[in-house]
Amino acid sequence: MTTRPSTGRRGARLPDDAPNPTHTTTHAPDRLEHAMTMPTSAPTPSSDPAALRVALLGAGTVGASVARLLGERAELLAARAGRPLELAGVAVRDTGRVRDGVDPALLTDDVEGLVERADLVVEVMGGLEPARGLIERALRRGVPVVTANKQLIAQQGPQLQAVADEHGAGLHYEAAVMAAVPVMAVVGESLAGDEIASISGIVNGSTNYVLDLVARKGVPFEEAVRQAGELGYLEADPTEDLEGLDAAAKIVILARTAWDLPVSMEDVQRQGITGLTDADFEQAAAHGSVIKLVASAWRSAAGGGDRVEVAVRPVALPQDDPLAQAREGTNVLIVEARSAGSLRLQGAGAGGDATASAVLGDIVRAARGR
Ligand SMILES: NC(=O)C1=CN([C@@H]2O[C@H](COP(=O)(O)OP(=O)(O)OC[C@H]3O[C@@H](n4cnc5c(N)ncnc54)[C@H](O)[C@@H]3O)[C@@H](O)[C@H]2O)C=CC1
Ligand SMILES: N[C@@H](CC=O)C(=O)O
Repeated sequence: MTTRPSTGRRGARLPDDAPNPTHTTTHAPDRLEHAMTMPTSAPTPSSDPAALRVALLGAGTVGASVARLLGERAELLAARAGRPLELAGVAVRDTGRVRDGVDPALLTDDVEGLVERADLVVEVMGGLEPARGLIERALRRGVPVVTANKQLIAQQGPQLQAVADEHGAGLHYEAAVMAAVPVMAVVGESLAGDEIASISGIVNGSTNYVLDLVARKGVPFEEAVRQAGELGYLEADPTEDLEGLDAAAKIVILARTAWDLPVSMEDVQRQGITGLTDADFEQAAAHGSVIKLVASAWRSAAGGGDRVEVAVRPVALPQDDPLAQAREGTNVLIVEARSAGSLRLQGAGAGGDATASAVLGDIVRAARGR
């Protein structure tokens, strides 16, 4: 049986800052270089004094959707937030590129200056730095932050939360876990009075897309990865998806929220999908099973202590399992709680507009809290 090619052959293992051909195909408008010279620092637009000035850090798959929807839904958002929301600026690396739905006059590469003049910061640039430093800077000013950055929250969330608490600023990250599916609100707020026993599910859209297309349509693995990139599902570094690091970050955040116990990325027993072979897919099909990348967290008294076990691994599931039926970029989470019983949350786990939905919800939540 053929072993799947290494991650490198898929072009998936890239250094942090390397341009990623798979990923960049998601941003066709980004690639339209314009001859005109853009200002490197955007002028402050004429301001409604009552408006909440929103700084948007990043205008990629998620940022471009957020910018567009902030404009399209301005009236609705103002009514729900209690005051108008004004996009004060959009920080990007290259101000000379035009992005669909983003007013070019708002583009700036002076990201620190933008954070300084904002009433609310939305971080959708990804990566650990400078995102962490910028978020901390805003929080220290008492400015609320909305972020979709699951790696940052998984690795630095408790430290950032401490800064947020110290300065009375909200730190919101519903979009970081399962995009449009409001799992953080359910686990952190709606089930706050219950005892959660376990959490498990499909929390990564791109790997589910790949596994689904390979199994159900016979699409070659590499081609399915390429398509996931085109749909805006992949991280800037796709190894985060394919090696299970993205799912690991999400299950760490969920576990911490559910049990308020220290859980870190190092605690995750992790296996991605790059080691799967054609034989694995054939064998699963022969047994009427479907391979899914499953993330799980459960409370354990092993060793006499009270701890949380976390794992991400490919699992062959029977066809009628609720997780086995998740198609394409769909995510599914099953939460078992003592009084609530078994809850199933399902929906779009990746993509620009789906993630922007959660970001906008957090913006309204943050604005109401100001
Ligand atoms: N794409 C998706 O479906 C989802 C993404 N997320 C998260 O949202 C964040 C953004 O993801 P995407 O929009 O897909 O990424 P992307 O790579 O498409 O966009 C990133 C944007 O940030 C800008 N940027 C990056 N570093 C910068 C810097 N140092 N200074 C100024 N601008 C900078 C880039 O120019 C680009 O506009 C990531 O943390 C990702 O994990 C969360 C849920 C779903
Ligand atoms: N790369 C992520 C995007 C959303 O979090 C995924 O595939 O789920």
